[in-house]
Amino acid sequence: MAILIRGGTVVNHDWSRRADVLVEDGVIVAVGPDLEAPAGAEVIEAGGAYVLPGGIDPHTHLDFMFMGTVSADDFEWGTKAALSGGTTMVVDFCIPGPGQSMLSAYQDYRRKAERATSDYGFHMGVTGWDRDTFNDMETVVKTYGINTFKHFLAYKGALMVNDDELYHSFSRCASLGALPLVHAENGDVVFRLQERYLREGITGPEGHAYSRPPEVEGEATNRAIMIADMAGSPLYVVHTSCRQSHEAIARARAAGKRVWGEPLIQHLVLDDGEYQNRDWDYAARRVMSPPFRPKEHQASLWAGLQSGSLHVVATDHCAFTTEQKRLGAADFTRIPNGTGGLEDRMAVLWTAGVGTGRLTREEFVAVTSANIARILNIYPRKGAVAVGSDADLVVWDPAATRTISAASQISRIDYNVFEGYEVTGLPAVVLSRGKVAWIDRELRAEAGDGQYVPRPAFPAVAVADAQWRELNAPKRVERIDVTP
Ligand SMILES: NC(=O)NCCC(=O)O
Ligand SMILES: [Zn+2]
Repeated sequence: MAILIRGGTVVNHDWSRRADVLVEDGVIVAVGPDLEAPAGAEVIEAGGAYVLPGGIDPHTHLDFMFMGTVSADDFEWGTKAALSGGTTMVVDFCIPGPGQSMLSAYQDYRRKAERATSDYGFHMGVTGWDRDTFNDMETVVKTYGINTFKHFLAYKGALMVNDDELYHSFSRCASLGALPLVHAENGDVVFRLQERYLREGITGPEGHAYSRPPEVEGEATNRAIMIADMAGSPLYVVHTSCRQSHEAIARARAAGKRVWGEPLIQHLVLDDGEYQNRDWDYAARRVMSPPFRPKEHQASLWAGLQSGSLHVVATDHCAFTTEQKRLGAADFTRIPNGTGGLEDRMAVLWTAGVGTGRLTREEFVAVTSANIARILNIYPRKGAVAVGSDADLVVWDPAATRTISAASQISRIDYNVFEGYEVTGLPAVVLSRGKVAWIDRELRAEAGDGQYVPRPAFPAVAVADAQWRELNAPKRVERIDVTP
């Protein structure tokens, strides 16, 4: 089946120009001016709109068992929501349950994802350290095609790992050519602050923000960066939400360390005033970790995206219904952590980024697809409008408008944290591996259309580790013998 997208302006992270795009069998076969439509091809008139690589959201939690419940968007509805907003691939977190091996967790997640409508991949969670974990990591990389491992420095007593476990796992990642990811919040300090605010009678959602100040994130980000450096490993910091964390990343990069930072669309446009809302449900629906920050942190995150010290805009889509949020009605530490954003990420970022002049169109492509495709080692199969790339394409209408509302969303939850936000710039047509998934505000994607995307490892960085050891090797000091 061939599709010709005619009369658009192709925008990649590194170039833009007027060009048609011809797709055959799910792959881009030509990009250029005045392309001929082969016999029988479907022609999509772009009408001067932009033609972008499909978005990649590298941070979702679909069908995730967490804090005593399961996130409401499963792989079918989460990826439908994604496609309707121009995101054609998600990378979800395969988190082993208590006592479960990575290998068994992987099988579970492949089953859960069978009804995905868009392409998908996984990061593997490291929730402890032992010989089996060490061995299984190799299978995860070499057999399952997962080149990223996620570590939580938060969620004490559940997913949290300590520095010893972190160092072991980062070292193992380095030797396997995998990239460690870190959720950087100091879980020990968060736990103590939670106790303190509960003792003081603060039980509502505002206590969530009070107990997770930017300092817990800044400290943990800096610690993870230093441990990664000592283990000879690069590092990707998920949901960088504040100036302290961004500065730690920028400092590390200025010192030559390979560290990447991922702000979320929520942190770029929403602030901690949301937790002061008198309506408990309203505030609880916005409980996520890290929490929304005071407004001044947003300027730092935008500056990071503009200057290149932050690299990817994700959502951490982990959607819980209001009823699920009420599990924490008497105690904010029991409110399931997570919000939605998958279907709105691209439009909100375009509006708040390109629409305000903060980002160029090319930078928009960089932070929504190309950068993460390179970080995850799937570029240019994903993240590019180029011959040979998967035909994950978005015809982006920069003039289309919509007011975001839960009433018209695809996500299964009953609210939207961007409710009332007016966006300018929306996907008119979305192709997922050459199939029309979204057109005329109608979803065509079907359960099972999505494919698993394995990702090859990078060359192992054990050499860098060895160099580090050599540079920092303790030197023996010859001393005069003063023993009597
Ligand atoms: N972010 C969040 O609040 N929930 C999902 C789990 C995580 O990423 O921390
Ligand atoms: Zn997450």
